[in-house]
Amino acid sequence: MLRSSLLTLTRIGSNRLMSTAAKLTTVEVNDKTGIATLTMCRPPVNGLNLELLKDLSQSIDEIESNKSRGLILTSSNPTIFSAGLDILEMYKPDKERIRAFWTSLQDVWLALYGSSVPTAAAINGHSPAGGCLLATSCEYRVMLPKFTIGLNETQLGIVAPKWFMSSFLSVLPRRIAERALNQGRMFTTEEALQVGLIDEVANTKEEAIEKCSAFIGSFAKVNPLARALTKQQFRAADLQQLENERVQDLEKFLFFVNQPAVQKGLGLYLESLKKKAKN
Ligand SMILES: CCCC/C=C\CC(=O)SCCNC(=O)CCNC(=O)[C@H](O)C(C)(C)COP(=O)(O)OP(=O)(O)OC[C@H]1O[C@@H](n2cnc3c(N)ncnc32)[C@H](O)[C@@H]1OP(=O)(O)O
Repeated sequence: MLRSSLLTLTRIGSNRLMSTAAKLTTVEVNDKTGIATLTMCRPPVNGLNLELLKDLSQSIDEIESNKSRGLILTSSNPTIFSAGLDILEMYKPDKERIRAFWTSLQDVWLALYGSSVPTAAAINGHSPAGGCLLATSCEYRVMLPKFTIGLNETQLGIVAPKWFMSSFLSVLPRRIAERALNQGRMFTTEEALQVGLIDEVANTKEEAIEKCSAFIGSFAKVNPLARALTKQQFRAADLQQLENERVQDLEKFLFFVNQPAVQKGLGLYLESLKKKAKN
């Protein structure tokens, strides 16, 4: 079953065709395994903007309520899993939109990290910052060779919030997580495997999805309710912390991102990305 509408064309009146809001995610459920593959498809780099975050939230809710056996998160881009938060949402932001943007990011994290179904990420491309947040919110990660993953926030002059750290810490030993975050370190696939940031390497996206399916399949004989409650107990403190501090977290983000020095840094970073893209 494929629920996808990258571009829906609607006929209005007799002959006028208009494109309606495009969906930036697809959900495909494998009829044999019952596992849902959630694919991010926002060109050029799956930058997490408000619309992609809303679609991700909706898709995760859909997968939860359709009683899928598991969720595999991946990307339609052959070289980028997600470039992280869309910096354009944070640079010279619109007052109302940036609130909705950060609130949606919180929603996605709470839904994915707290999901009752088994989750895995097929990381078929680069996965910096917010991309790494999504991947580390899942229970298992399979990555393709020659890409990079990590929380590089300090390299941009910004600070990853506590809940980004919770996801990272649920995967990495504290000492490695702390050093990597302070350095804003991006790990190659091989390095990520060595420190345990990813669980396996696959040579193709198909193979990555198969490995993710095998991980999810490993719970076939485990009572699903017992499994879900056990996972949620492990993650409850992290989830509750953000639930309790959602408003303060939003205000802190807004205060920080609006600092002139942070705006200047984001502007310079965007410029450097654009320069690199031209060369
Ligand atoms: C208090 C705040 C807490 C915030 C917490 C989290 C922060 C984040 O998630 S910030 C985002 C951090 N992300 C990055 O640092 C990644 C930046 N991008 C890259 O390194 C590369 O683009 C990437 C390796 C992902 C892909 O490389 P290429 O395939 O070579 O693509 P290009 O670099 O040519 O990029 C194409 C196009 O996309 C624009 N771009 C890339 N990343 C972003 C982004 N995160 N936000 C907005 N726009 C992005 C890039 O500028 C190019 O644009 P054009 O020049 O207009 O084509």
